[in-house]
Amino acid sequence: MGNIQAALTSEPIIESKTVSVVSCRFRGGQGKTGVEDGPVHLLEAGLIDQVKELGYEVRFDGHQEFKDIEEDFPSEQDPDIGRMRRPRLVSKVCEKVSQVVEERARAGEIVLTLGGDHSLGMATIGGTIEAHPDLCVLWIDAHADINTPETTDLGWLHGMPVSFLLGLSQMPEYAWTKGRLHPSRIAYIGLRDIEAGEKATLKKHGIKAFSMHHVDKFGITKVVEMALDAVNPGRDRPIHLSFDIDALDPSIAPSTGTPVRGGLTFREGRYICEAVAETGRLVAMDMVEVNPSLTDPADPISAQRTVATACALIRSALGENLL
Ligand SMILES: NC(=[NH2+])NCCC[C@H](N)C(=O)O
Ligand SMILES: [Mn+2]
Ligand SMILES: [Mn+2]
Repeated sequence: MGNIQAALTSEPIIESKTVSVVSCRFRGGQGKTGVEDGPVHLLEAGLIDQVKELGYEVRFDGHQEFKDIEEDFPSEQDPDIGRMRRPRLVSKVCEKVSQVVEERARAGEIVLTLGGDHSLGMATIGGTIEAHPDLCVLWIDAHADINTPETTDLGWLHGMPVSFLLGLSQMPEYAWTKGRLHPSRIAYIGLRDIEAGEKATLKKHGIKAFSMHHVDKFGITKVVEMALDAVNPGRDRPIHLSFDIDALDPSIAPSTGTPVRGGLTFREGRYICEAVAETGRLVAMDMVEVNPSLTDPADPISAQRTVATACALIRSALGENLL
């Protein structure tokens, strides 16, 4: 009965065997250099071969090109709008990325976006939802990234993508954003650094958010189950997994721009990805905020550790070790 109902109510999910890698060497949504090198390090670590080894075809046609946009909007041509920093650059880059992601998702490929900073989330999810209107999102992060231009303190766009996805932030420079994601279709796991304005927004819209407190209280198994029950009760909707590496504890993923102690363990991170793989509904994944240039002085292999962790999470989401 469950299956029949699923077949009747949900669009067919393409059982894709192609992973499309969208590499975004972009750092304009935050203030630190080096995050644009995240994709390069992930690829140098052998990510493509690792994915092929899991039985997928991999499509990768080089890094996305943002040069012309960066030339059109150098900082002098891109003054702050209110508190927002580099607003036009981020908008133009994300608009382009969303078109690429949409096209690949429509082709039935699993879209794997490598960042770059998490402002890209507005592009990736914005693109995926055009191809899969029934989409639900798991946002794995220490931060809620749901600031609006009004609530943001620092003004960086990597703290705001969710507000654009939900249509809470609207402005002429971001007219391309459609605000299609319903608040009931996104759940967070890993939160531990949420601003007051963000907390109010989460409450107001009844968004399911599981903090590290909940992970401690219920365990990761239960938390993932509750998150999926909230956004995907029949396990029949396509899933976009947006993974900010800073969700993990800095001891496992030190090389990131806004680390917050008390994060997910390596196994908890992998468990989330495995549970998504188990549903068979993954249509897109983001791996963002890997910044190999930021190192913990106490950890001589910070960057390698962080990159290896990110690769392991990606492999888990693609089904590694599922029996
Ligand atoms: N994707 C991230 N790492 N975001 C960090 C956001 C930090 C802070 N809440 C802000 O809005 O600026
Ligand atoms: Mn974060
Ligand atoms: Mn984030």
